Amino acid sequence: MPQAQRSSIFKMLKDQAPEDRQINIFPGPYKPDCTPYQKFDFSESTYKKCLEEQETAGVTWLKLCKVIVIGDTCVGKTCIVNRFCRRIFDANYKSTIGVDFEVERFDVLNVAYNLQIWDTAGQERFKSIAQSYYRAAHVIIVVFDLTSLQSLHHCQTWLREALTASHSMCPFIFLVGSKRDLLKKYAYRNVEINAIKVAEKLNAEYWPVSSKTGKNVNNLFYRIAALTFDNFMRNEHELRKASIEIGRNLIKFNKKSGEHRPKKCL
Ligand SMILES: Nc1nc2c(ncn2[C@@H]2O[C@H](COP(=O)(O)OP(=O)(O)OP(=O)(O)O)[C@@H](O)[C@H]2O)c(=O)[nH]1
Ligand SMILES: [Mg+2]
Repeated sequence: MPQAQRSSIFKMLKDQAPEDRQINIFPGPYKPDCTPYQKFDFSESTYKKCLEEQETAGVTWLKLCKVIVIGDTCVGKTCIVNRFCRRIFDANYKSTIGVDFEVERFDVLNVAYNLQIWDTAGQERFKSIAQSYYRAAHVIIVVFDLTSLQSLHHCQTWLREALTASHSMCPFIFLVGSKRDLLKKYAYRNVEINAIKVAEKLNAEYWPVSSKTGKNVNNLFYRIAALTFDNFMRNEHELRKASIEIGRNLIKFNKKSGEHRPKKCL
């Protein structure tokens, strides 16, 4: 097994996530009016489910959320992933060939949770390889370069192709403007107006980031982790409630028909 994969699995199995990967307060969006996800706290059922898991301390399923990072070549996708997962920034461009992935372990409300982050190649010649890894993504991050309006205009096509190739049901969508450090305040403000319009059109949450300075990179991934975790736990809780209800109805039905125990198979 390659070294990168081995260390990823080891990270998932570790007892506790590092301090800067523990989330106990729901992280907000970049701006409240730049998101379709009007969520500012964990759901009641998520809190309940987390307490349940801690009390039973039993074996639970591995909670893994698949995140894909897409966008034009050279917009800074690899740098965003490297800044978050390895805390590094490399000014020398090396194009991604096909795809790479990292796994980041979190503890959300003291429950282990993992983001599997797929960094894909933006170059046209690698597109079909990269698309074969889009399947079942829970989150799609579309990256553009804040200094290139053209890369912003390409985001809609990237997203459309990703939605088709991933076959995902309602993934969370993020529009991320990279290289924030290269723009002065005034120039940035004009770009932001356009970016927010595109984000609205894509039904995406917008974030400006800089991998060079680290601005907003951690906050973006904390937000992704919290939103998806809440979704998973809420669904788990609802499923459990539904299966208990089905069990109760089955017992009632068996009692009515005088069959309290399941019949042995003949
Ligand atoms: N100043 C600045 N430069 C950045 C930033 N992020 C990326 N870059 C530079 O932009 C170039 C491209 O970055 P990558 O992350 O390799 O781009 P990519 O989107 O992964 O490109 P492909 O792998 O070809 O799809 C590199 O030279 C980076 O150093 C940033 O936040 N600030
Ligand atoms: Mg890359």
